[in-house]
Amino acid sequence: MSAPLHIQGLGAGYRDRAILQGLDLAPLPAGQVVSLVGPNGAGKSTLLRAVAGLIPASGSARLGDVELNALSIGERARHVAYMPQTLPQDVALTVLETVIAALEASPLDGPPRGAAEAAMAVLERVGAAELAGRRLDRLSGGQRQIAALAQAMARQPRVLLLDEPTSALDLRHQLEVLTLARDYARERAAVVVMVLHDLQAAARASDHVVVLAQGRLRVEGPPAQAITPQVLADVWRVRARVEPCARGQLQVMVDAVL
Ligand SMILES: Nc1ncnc2c1ncn2[C@@H]1O[C@H](COP(=O)(O)OP(=O)(O)OP(=O)(O)O)[C@@H](O)[C@H]1O
Repeated sequence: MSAPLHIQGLGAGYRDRAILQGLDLAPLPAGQVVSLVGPNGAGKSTLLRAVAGLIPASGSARLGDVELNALSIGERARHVAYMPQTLPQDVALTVLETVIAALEASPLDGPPRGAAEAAMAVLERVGAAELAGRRLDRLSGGQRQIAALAQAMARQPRVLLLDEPTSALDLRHQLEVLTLARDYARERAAVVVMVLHDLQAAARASDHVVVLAQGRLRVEGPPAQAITPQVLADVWRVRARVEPCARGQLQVMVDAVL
């Protein structure tokens, strides 16, 4: 079953501090990868946390006909998985155990039979089978990030939210994770939304780009429409060139800070 994610009039923040107010996005279609970009503090993680139900939100986040804001945490977890920017450092479980725990926490059909095999299959999928027996608190930052991705993907959510999933990864692993995100969206007819700072990676990896600044939508659309010299100047305050290169991808070259 594939359904677009609709974000309409979404508000979210912390205590008495509103960060997002009445955010409206174009429907985010199933099977697509959406990159969420913008300066530090723009509200990108806040948006992911609000869609995941980790912080209170007003307005609407709707998956097809299902209003996510009306669901209990458990029901919401059937549909949405969130990979945070950093995993806690003090978890003394093995990577395999944490992925099994993620599978069992997913209330799809209760704890799946053969959870260990299923968890191992996810680790293989993300290219981290060799980490299975390693303790999470003894991994490098990049290995921990891949383990976090495995935990999120294990739940097979229809909405996969990835907060800077490549920030600790080497070049090859960055490309692999971006490809995985795309394959996951296509194969599962899921909506994958990921926060990225690398605009060239965002252009390469996504179907749709959402630019946020100061809690507001600045522009959204296909990469070539959302990532332009004008947007880079207005939102990031840099002078840049954006040129098409091989296979329809964009090259972003920053010449100066404005
Ligand atoms: N737990 C919190 N309590 C209070 N304010 C917060 C909290 N988390 C974030 N904020 C504030 O909310 C605003 C948006 O933060 P958010 O983390 O959503 O930005 P971001 O776009 O993801 O930034 P970055 O690119 O730096 O990760 C910032 O001003 C930040 O200081």
